Amino acid sequence: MKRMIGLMGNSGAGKSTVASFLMELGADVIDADKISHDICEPGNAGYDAVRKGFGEQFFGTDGKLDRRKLGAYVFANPQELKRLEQILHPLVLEEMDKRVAASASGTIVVDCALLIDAGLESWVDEIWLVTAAHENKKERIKMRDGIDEEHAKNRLGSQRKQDELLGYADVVIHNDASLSELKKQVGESFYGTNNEPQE
Ligand SMILES: CC(C)(COP(=O)(O)OP(=O)(O)OC[C@H]1O[C@@H](n2cnc3c(N)ncnc32)[C@H](O)[C@@H]1O)[C@@H](O)C(=O)NCCC(=O)NCCS
Ligand SMILES: Nc1ncnc2c1ncn2[C@@H]1O[C@H](COP(=O)(O)OP(=O)(O)OP(=O)(O)O)[C@@H](O)[C@H]1O
Repeated sequence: MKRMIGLMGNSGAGKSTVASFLMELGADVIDADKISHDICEPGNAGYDAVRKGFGEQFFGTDGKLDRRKLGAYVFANPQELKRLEQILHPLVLEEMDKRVAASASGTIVVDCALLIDAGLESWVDEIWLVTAAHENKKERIKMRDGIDEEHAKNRLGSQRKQDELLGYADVVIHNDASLSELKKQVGESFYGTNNEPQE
């Protein structure tokens, strides 16, 4: 039987970093962001749908989707974010389904900030929440993605609050310290010596 772990948490909390540690422990990782990026590459279904739905102004001279520009726009406009999600989520979920079916690994990790909103709760056996202080999340995504303060705040503001996510979590990973501390927690949770349901 496969072990399905859903990784959730706000942007910048450290999900992908946790996923990379789980990969070292033998898990297969399905990254919702990566899938969403792939389906928006020219020639793929998301690309055409986003171009039609949002227009030329979000595409560069190279023909590619300018994700940073679209992100700044939709995270500042909740109705537009909903409209983008309605276009992309069904395509992302379809691709995730295929990847789960194709995986030969005993452990599959689904890395998805919007695990609850996307209805993936019932897909997974365990929900792991990665938490961090708001300021750390904000500074990490500004640095990683080259976005400004407003974009980072709007992105975080469009997600469910960490406190609310705690109510769904089977395992909580705290990520306000070093990467080696994070790795230690991941190993403990993976091998079942640190299952901590609530903060
Ligand atoms: C808005 C877009 C164009 C911004 O692209 P960009 O490359 O700047 O960011 P990236 O895709 O790497 O996402 C970074 C982080 O933003 C957050 N985020 C992404 N989409 C959403 C969303 N719909 N709601 C809230 N937060 C989101 C997540 O924490 C994600 O890890 C892109 O995120 C997108 O197309 N989002 C809609 C699809 C979606 O919901 N993807 C999330 C996984 S299903
Ligand atoms: N404990 C830590 N110390 C220093 N840097 C960290 C730590 N944890 C994560 N980071 C860095 O912070 C950034 C965000 O981490 P990561 O990409 O894992 O977050 P995420 O939860 O997957 O975010 P998103 O939902 O936006 O994709 C990355 O550049 C990562 O290397």
